[in-house]
Amino acid sequence: MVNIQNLHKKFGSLQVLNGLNLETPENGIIAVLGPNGSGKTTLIKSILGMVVPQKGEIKINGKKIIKHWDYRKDIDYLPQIANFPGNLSVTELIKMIKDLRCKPARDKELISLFKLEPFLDKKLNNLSGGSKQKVNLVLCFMFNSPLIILDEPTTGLDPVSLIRLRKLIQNEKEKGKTILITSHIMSFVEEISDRIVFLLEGKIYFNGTVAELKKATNQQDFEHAIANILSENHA
Ligand SMILES: Nc1ncnc2c1ncn2[C@@H]1O[C@H](COP(=O)(O)OP(=O)(O)OP(=O)(O)O)[C@@H](O)[C@H]1O
Repeated sequence: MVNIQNLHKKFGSLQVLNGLNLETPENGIIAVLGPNGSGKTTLIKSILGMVVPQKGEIKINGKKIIKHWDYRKDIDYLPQIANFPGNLSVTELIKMIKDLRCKPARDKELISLFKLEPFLDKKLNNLSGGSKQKVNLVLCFMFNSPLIILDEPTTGLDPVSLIRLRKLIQNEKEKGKTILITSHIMSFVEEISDRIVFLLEGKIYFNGTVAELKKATNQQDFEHAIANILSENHA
């Protein structure tokens, strides 16, 4: 699905991605992990064409993305920080995004899943952080695209909403989709991921299953396996 070769990205003198290679499977949930500032969002934004790398190639379904921006209509994206006009109501925002994308949308089903009905007429400025995140999840999941990219989807969610999100992501996987996800909640990542991709020093340091990661680090639990990579590498 996504094939990345020799990706380099610098911001000024800061080398964030330094010859990164990654190939994702056709179907499944891939967690992109790494310490703060390791380049997870930069990688995601490079796939989306929002960050332009200095070197390297990204292909989606075998096609180079550069200068062929229409590939983006087949990606659903949840940004880490979504900045929508705060004076819009939830209903107005959903309608605006539907008008822009011009695709069939299943907003009602998702509003019901995240129990957002009481908030539909409220302005975004007046919503709690968790409710805003649920609105962002509705916007992201309503278009049924084959590739879903979720940058910190768990932010601000209570435990019940986390369970709903997990089921939603798993249902999308069952439909044959590829889901790339970043999250700092390790229990969530462990439960949901088919593969773990760990970024360190601008490259993929580890790419494998949770079980393989535990074995490679000689740790029985996932959080300790991740901590082991970080302490071994002084990250
Ligand atoms: N537009 C930009 N201009 C300058 N520096 C940037 C820009 N975007 C990101 N960076 C820097 O690149 C590095 C990687 O940032 P990035 O957001 O990709 O990390 P991350 O792994 O997603 O971090 P976190 O876990 O904290 O979300 C950071 O040092 C960040 O400050």
